[in-house]
Amino acid sequence: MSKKRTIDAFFGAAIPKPPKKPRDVNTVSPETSLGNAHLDGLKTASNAKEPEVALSQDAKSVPTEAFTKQNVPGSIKTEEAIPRNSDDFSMHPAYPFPIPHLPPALAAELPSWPASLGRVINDQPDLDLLYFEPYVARGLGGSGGSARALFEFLRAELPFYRVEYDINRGGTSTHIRTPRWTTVFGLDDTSRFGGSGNEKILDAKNGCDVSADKFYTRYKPRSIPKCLDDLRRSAQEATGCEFNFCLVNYYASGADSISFHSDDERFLGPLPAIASFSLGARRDFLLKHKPTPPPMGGEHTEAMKNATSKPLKLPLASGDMILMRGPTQANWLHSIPKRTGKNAADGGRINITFRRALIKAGTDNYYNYNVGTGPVYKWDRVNREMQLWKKDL
Ligand SMILES: O=C(O)CCC(=O)C(=O)O
Ligand SMILES: [Fe+2]
Repeated sequence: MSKKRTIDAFFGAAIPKPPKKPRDVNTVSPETSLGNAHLDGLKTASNAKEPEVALSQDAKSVPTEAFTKQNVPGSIKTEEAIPRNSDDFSMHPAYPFPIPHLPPALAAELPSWPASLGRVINDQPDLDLLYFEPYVARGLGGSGGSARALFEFLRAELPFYRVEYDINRGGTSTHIRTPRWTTVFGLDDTSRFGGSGNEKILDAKNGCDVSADKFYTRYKPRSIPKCLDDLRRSAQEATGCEFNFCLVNYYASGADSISFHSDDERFLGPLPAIASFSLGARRDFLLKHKPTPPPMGGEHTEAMKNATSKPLKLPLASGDMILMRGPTQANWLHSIPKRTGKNAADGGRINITFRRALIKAGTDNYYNYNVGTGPVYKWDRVNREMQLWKKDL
């Protein structure tokens, strides 16, 4: 995409295409951790059968706020099309389309988050969690409150991808289809965005242009749009941690999942803190201790394993935030298992994680496994599904 791309080109770009179903995602794939497969080797996968649960049915469409400033042609031609002003969007040459700022009602509420105090969960070996139930207010009377509004907004406005890649296991190549929608924004600590439209990547220390670095050229890093950056800043204040990356997962139904893994890539440093937000349908978040080496010459019995740590199941609800910190990633695995719920209404769930990548290799890794080289998808408010997005030629 041209760096000189004008705002008009941006706003004229988004033309929804006729409905096209994404590929079938129900097949269980030997999916790995979020992108460290190539760096750190395969992580534990779990297809363990879990009891059936119904997914939340609190789906009520929350209308996007009307924009009242000077209007430009709206790019989203759906029944909810709203003319918007260019000032109300984040733009970046590497975005497929502009991303709106938070609707005013959500932006006004943001300073009051977290909506509750965090609860420490550290009663097991090597586990350190801070659990906000909720962080984003859920509202009263089944409306879903701000958490539902934020879910609807992000699902409709972010570009999503269905990433596929190959891994090599003992000389055998396996094709992986990521069983959920993903997207990512951010840049590691060594660099910052610069230039008039954030189109350059500059060395964080000396300001030199490092856009041509090999870790920044396979995929073009994109700045965190204001709507997610507002949440990042809030999470930083609430936790005292720093974050430079924002990863988003969209689980369209109980068929979408993430298998057991830990976010312990070397590029995150030794004790990474990860703030993980849940919006939309309730889903179980499972945690289990990594296998510990058996005593010299012996074997671990089940009793020995259970004596030290117990698996955890946290039914994460809309608006919840869980901070995983300290030794957690080094010692525990986590997952969102598949669920075969009734799912009659909207079983969709968005997960947002804020992380801090220390080196350039982290940037390349995150874009590789969360954006990839495939097409862009955007939520279609009329057909209520992700649709292939193509820019207007
Ligand atoms: O969806 C979730 O709650 C977990 C996501 C996750 O573990 C990850 O993105 O690494
Ligand atoms: Fe994770």
